[in-house]
Amino acid sequence: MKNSSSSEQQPAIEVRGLQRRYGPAGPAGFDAVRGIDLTVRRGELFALLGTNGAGKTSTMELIEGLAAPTGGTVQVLGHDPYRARALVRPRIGIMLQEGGFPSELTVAETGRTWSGLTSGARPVDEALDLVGLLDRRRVRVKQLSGGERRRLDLAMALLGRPEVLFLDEPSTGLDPEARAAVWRLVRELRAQGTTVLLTTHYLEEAQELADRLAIMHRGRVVTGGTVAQVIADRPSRITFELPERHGRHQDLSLPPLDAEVSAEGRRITLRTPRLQATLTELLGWAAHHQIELGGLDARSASLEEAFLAIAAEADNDNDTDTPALIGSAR
Ligand SMILES: Nc1ncnc2c1ncn2[C@@H]1O[C@H](COP(=O)(O)OP(=O)(O)OP(=O)(O)O)[C@@H](O)[C@H]1O
Repeated sequence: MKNSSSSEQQPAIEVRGLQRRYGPAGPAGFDAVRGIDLTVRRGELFALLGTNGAGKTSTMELIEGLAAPTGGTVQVLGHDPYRARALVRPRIGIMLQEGGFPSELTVAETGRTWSGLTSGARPVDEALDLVGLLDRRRVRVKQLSGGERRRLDLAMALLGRPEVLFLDEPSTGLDPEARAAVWRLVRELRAQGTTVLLTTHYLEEAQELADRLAIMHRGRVVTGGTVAQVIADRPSRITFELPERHGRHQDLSLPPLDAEVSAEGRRITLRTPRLQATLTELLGWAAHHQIELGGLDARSASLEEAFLAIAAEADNDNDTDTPALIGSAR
């Protein structure tokens, strides 16, 4: 009898001490991935984020089995994706950043060609329908818009009904409507049990979709966890503009607030761990002095703010060689 429980408990992706070096040893080479650990559970949507050149694509390629690591190990569905490619490849789907399909082929011909290279478990028309390209099946690839090509890349990654789907910046070049459609589809696939590893530059995309995420910077994972965990210790932000100092607004010093206050001209920014309490005090003060706070905006920390702060902190720590500067994605 097949022991399904042990394979279900096994993570979909397990990465330990992963390293990737381009070029020779020594100063002429470059360490793009510097010993990272990641665990992606079955059925989870995991987002790999990072600053430009952080090493996301280099990491994805190692996990996809497209290259051999310089050091460390990768397991996908319990196998080494590079050495045991024949076992792993039929069970995964890869949406590359540039699919590079022949431009003279039609959409349907591309699907048929690609289908022959995968397990072909999903009919071509079904895959095209999932990404909204069915009515473009007779159009040549070269005539597709950039966004339609991206969706074709995604359709091709879905042909084998993959257990693990790799999406490298899936919504780059898509208009907001197409992006929303891709998000819906990714959520549906996840709901059906597909494990998804996603890289993206859109932090909103990660915030919308990811169960967990890791942020990479200069070849290392600098923090990770659920979106809530990553933004947990980040302050909320209140911004507003004070009125000109004249008439009854002569004395405009703010009351003592549990916040870090910064001012740029009349524009004030408060960073506070207690959004509601600080906002209440601020509004009470404004009402008491009959002050109109221009362009008032109050918001909880977002992934974007956390990301920017984490990248800046990691840069400040640049000279040290600590493998995990803030936390771990495990
Ligand atoms: N073939 C290569 N030879 C040498 N260096 C490379 C090679 N490919 C990538 N790099 C370098 O490795 C680093 C990581 O690149 P990678 O493409 O993995 O980062 P990324 O996080 O995907 O970046 P981006 O978000 O900008 O696409 C970069 O500094 C890049 O210049």
